[in-house]
Amino acid sequence: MLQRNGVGRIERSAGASTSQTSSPAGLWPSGQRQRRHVHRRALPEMLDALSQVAPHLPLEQIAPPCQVMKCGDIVYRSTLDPSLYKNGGFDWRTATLLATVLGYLVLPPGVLPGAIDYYIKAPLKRKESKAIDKNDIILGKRLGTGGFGTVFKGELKEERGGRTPIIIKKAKEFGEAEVWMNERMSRVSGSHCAEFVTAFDEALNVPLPEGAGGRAAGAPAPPTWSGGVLDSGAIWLVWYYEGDNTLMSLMEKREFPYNLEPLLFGRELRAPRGPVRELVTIKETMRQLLTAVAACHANGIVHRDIKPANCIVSTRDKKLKLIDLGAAADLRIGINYVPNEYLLDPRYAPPQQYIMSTQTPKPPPKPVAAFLSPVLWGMERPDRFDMYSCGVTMMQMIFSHLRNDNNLIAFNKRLQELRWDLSSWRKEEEAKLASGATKAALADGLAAGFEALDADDGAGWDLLTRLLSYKPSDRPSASEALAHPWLTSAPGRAASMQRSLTSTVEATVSTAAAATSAALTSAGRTLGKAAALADMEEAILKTQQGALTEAQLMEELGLQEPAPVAPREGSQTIAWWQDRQTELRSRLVERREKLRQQVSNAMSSVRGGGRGSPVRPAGKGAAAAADSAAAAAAAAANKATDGNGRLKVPLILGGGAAAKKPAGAAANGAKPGQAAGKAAAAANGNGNGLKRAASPVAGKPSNGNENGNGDGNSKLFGGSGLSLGRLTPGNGKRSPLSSRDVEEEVEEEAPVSAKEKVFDLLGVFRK
Ligand SMILES: Nc1ncnc2c1ncn2[C@@H]1O[C@H](COP(=O)(O)OP(=O)(O)OP(=O)(O)O)[C@@H](O)[C@H]1O
Repeated sequence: MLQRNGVGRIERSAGASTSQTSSPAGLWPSGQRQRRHVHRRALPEMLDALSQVAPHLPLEQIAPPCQVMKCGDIVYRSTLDPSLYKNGGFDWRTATLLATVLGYLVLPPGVLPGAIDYYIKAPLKRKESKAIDKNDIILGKRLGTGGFGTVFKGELKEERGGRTPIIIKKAKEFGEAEVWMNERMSRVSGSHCAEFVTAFDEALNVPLPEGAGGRAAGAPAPPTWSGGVLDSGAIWLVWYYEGDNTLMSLMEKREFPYNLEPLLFGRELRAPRGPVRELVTIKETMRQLLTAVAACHANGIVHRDIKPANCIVSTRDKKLKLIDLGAAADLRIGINYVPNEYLLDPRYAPPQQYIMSTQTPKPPPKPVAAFLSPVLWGMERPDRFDMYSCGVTMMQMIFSHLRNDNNLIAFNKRLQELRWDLSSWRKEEEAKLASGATKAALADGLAAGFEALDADDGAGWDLLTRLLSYKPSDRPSASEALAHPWLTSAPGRAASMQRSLTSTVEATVSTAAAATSAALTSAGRTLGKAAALADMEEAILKTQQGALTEAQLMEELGLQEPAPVAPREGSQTIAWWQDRQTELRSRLVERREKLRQQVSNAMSSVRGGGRGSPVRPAGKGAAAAADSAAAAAAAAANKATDGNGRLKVPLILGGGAAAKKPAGAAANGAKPGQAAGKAAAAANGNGNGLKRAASPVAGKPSNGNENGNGDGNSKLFGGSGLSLGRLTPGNGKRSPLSSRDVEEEVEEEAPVSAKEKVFDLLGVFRK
């Protein structure tokens, strides 16, 4: 059973032990952390259940009796009633029965599509996905730290030398569930969520082969990479970078919704600026949001954290996509349905704060529960949780003052006092407007919002009140909302509108100040006046900068304690995750082995036909490796002078492009000593991409050479780029960093592509 504990925090009651092992499936509450073997056992159990049900199915309707039982030989059969052995095809009763069963199985959350997805699509897709670990990633700037992890921008090292911008989340909590949801949604056509690359455990470490950024055999092991509390035991989730803008960051700007136009439509709209044009963009945004939400629901996933900050406006696909599926619940098999403890965002969560009744009975065995899940979905309508959040998002797009966190909190509080009766709220606000009690800037925004909602015969208001209904069953589903007249009507019908929906800074700041102080008071904080004011100013400032995370906000307003840290042990034993990790590791080892072969071949060809060992055993750290790189480069220069006069550059060095460059220049006057010096500088393997002075003397490591992977040739091949430690001058060791240090250091990073590095070396030979 669930109980709410404080604002937005849900806990399992003491009676429901977290150690229960019979984790239920389907729509019933399941101990998310006790899903051991759930998938491994699902198939046999389902087969068992089907074999029990099969004898009772009216199969005689489907095939003539003589096709399902022995009726003797052909001569004997000819004496029987023809209807017993003649194949008469399907009769209408059979067709109706089959259609009903089939229809039932595809009802949300979709038992049949779920089984197809799980048993067929998922394994196929996983084989296609990239097998990578942290050695393939260069961490960049930290974007933020949420309650459950830290998000970084970064780059994925491609085998052919390129780098792809990515986003990395190091999830401390609920990482496995987020991986599950992202993988599920990546198998749904239409790209409704940020494109997921893969995920792996922090502990997974299959080093790159020597010569491709890996550590030389015998070289000292690099210090254990550690970002301190930031990443201990984390799961790394990787997505392709979709752009800089979330709906929230765009809404916080004055030009909203005009700033959305180029991102959604590829250009600015040509219509004159004004409410009609604004509404066109807002409706399109709402349409795209609802489409993405509908796609999740059609696949049995309830997002549970829909809000503008979790809508990324993709510059890759020019559309709005959902991110942050860490709180989502997969109701086909109950994944992440009832975490022991969870934080919801109270600004966007519906009044009930949970997706289904806590009275939901204990489930029958898994296959039966899965089979019955459409019934429960129909009764409980868990998807309507997200619909309320869509309603709040719509409110923020329409009413500019609600784009401010503090105003939104104040609005929610008032709505709660009015028993979630949006019409009463409107009456109240309109009365204040009429009496002139509302400040001018705020009054403008409110009046513009009501006008926009009243256009189209009040279609906007109708949709909004439905979405924000108290009872889940009164809220429309995502597909019903998409068919609502407000979203299907032509924009011309709203032509009579006069007021703009864009925000004014004055409105935001003045109302934010009022709302913040109200929230502080109501939260019962006993701060001194000055401290409260400072808090308030900081909150407003952060809000204006778009930097206020929900965890900070909650703490700021004293609405709840810092995010609780649930134990990870249980989640780490999820059989699915373990199986996935094992498979990933073996694919990764395979990939690295291939790469090692490639490097080996490339090096032999660079050395001029495989003299001796293709990869020089370095063993002496950066200097030796640098020497090796220099020798290889010198050999490359020699090689460049022969035959067709083209420099053969291995693919992993970006060979495709580099090879096109005439090698004549590279060939003249190459001095191995010079090359070695330059290569040593290039091979300053600090691994974190920081620019540090390196000793120009080959064979003499500079201060920073032991850092990172300790591989002198890492610069040549791209390096591991994964070091976030701080280099202590002189001893080459790293000391743990604070999160701020991490940010500062990674921001300095100036990644150099493999191609550039090759050209660097060529430059040496030109001299
Ligand atoms: N695929 C992506 N492309 C570009 N930016 C992204 C992507 N995924 C996430 N981001 C950025 O990273 C930020 C944090 O991502 P996300 O919301 O998933 O993390 P979080 O830890 O749950 O943060 P919070 O607790 O603040 O919600 C987003 O607000 C967005 O700016």
